[in-house]
Amino acid sequence: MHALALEDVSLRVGGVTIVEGLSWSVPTGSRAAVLGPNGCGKSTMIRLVTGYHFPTSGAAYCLGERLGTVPVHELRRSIGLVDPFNQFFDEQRIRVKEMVLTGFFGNFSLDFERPTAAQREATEEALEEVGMARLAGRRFKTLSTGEKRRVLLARALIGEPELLLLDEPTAGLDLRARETMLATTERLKARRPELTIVLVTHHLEELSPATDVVLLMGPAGVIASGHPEEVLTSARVGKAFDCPVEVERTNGRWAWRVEPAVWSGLLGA
Ligand SMILES: Nc1ncnc2c1ncn2[C@@H]1O[C@H](COP(=O)(O)OP(=O)(O)OP(=O)(O)O)[C@@H](O)[C@H]1O
Repeated sequence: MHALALEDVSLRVGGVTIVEGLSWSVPTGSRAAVLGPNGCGKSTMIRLVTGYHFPTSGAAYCLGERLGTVPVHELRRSIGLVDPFNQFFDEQRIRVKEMVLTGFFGNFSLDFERPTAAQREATEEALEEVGMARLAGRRFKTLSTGEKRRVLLARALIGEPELLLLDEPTAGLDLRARETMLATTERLKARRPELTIVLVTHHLEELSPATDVVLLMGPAGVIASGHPEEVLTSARVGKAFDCPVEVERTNGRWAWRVEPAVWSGLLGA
């Protein structure tokens, strides 16, 4: 059983091909990562499996359902999505606890919803879980970037999703805030081993040491997919990012290094 699967998916928008012939699947209960440079189509892939885009050809499956054959808003209740660059969040005047509550409904507002007392209680627990209980009454838009991310993680977790999609959850965070975010995700996975987690990132060092499958994308599409040890070679990662790089692994964590000698080549000198 796969938590998500793409079968030869292509997507064209306004005559432009954004994704071409993409196939990938994530086994249920695994930790997966999508690694690739800016603009390679990572977020588009997330939108394809959450029903915000529909394939021009091929098939996209999420939690065993083929997108396009089931009501997408119902499916989204089983998906926790952390998408910090969704501008809509920052425009909201709502308070932190209300923001988290919207996660029960798979939308961005409570205008048409009637949360139950049990849901409100669960909100407090979710905020506790990510260490944000003290900010429950604050307006969301007044939070720092790191605080916002943890609140968005609480929002994604509130409905006890089967699938957690993290689209660049640590972008713009300092070292401690980033590591706290990664540690929170690890603790969550330890508590709920059945949860499938897909991390989308530009940064190799953010991959969990326990990552089961990785999709490495480059500017022209998929470079490789499979077990991280096989996929994440210096040559392949360098090709994906169009930058010569040394990939290393210590205590399970990945790291990469670019020699200063490479810089002039990047400038086309
Ligand atoms: N609605 C759209 N219309 C036209 N082009 C689009 C649309 N959405 C995305 N694209 C293009 O598709 C490509 C992939 O975009 P996408 O946002 O998926 O990349 P990404 O890998 O998530 O990038 P980043 O890491 O910078 O967020 C980009 O070149 C982008 O300009």
